[in-house]
Amino acid sequence: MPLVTTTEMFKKAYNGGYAIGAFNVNNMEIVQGITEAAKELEAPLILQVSKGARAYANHTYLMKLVEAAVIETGLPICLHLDHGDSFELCKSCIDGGFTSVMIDASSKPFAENIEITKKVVEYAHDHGVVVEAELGTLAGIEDEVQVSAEDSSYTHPEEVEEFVSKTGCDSLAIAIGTSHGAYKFKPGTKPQLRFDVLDEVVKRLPGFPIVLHGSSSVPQEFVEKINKFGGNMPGAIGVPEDQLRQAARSAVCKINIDSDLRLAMTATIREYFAEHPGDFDPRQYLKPARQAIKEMVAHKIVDVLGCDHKAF
Ligand SMILES: O=C(CO)COP(=O)(O)O
Ligand SMILES: O=C[C@H](O)COP(=O)(O)O
Ligand SMILES: [Zn+2]
Ligand SMILES: [Zn+2]
Repeated sequence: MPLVTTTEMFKKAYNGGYAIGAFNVNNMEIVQGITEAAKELEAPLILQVSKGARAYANHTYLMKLVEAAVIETGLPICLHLDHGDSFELCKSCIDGGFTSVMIDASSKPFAENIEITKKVVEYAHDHGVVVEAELGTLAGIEDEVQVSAEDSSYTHPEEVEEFVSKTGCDSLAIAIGTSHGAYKFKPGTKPQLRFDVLDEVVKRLPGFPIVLHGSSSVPQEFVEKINKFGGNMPGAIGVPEDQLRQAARSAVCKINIDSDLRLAMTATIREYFAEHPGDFDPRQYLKPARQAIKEMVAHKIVDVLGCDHKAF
């Protein structure tokens, strides 16, 4: 099976009340850990590549790693550009074989976001590629005061119909209180996504696939291990898994996870080095790191996203 777009995946996920995991990939072990879990569980998969990943690993290497995963797993896999910040970057990924791109012009004024997204959609659709766009800016710890004071960073539901109809985008990332990275909520506060905003969006866009960025749950077992074996990540907090489960059952069809991969890998490697100070063969510590990614992703697929056995 060649690389696929998200069109069929999202239709099935929307109707089936589950979500597809979109995992960021940067090297071979990450690709292998994710795809081995998905293969065993027959889960559809989105592998996504950021601008930074492309700068780190090179487009061709990532492309060929993902093509290898398609051959090895036989799964429907979508290769997606995460947070494309320009038409040129999106075009380069479309021309280079990606089946989905995100144009993230959410920091631009509404009219400009529409204009650039529309341009990407026209080019992408001409080439059989689908487009994710974004409205609203993801909350960060530093934004919290501003968000609660003015409610300005969450997606404004009254904008979504005009945005989707004018741009022709295929899915929409919205801001309902998630954020990127390992420090999503202030310690001592209760993490709570704005499901009321999501509900308002869904009312206005029935049947339309919604995307959640910043959806790592920051498992405390990894944070504790990192801190125990020489790391320093105090107060790292993610999105509670029960809220991700609730999102996955709704119109949210794509849930983005990157930080949890990084945490699984780093915790495992720190522990390995602490316990095997004399080892220096990268295969020795990358093997358990890859296995930790596999186990974490399997847990997400079965217990959070609900997309196991939905590939075919
Ligand atoms: O949204 C993401 C990638 O686009 C990843 O979010 P996390 O940092 O929560 O893993
Ligand atoms: O949304 C951000 C993703 O986690 C990708 O991060 P990155 O730009 O460091 O590759
Ligand atoms: Zn954004
Ligand atoms: Zn993101």
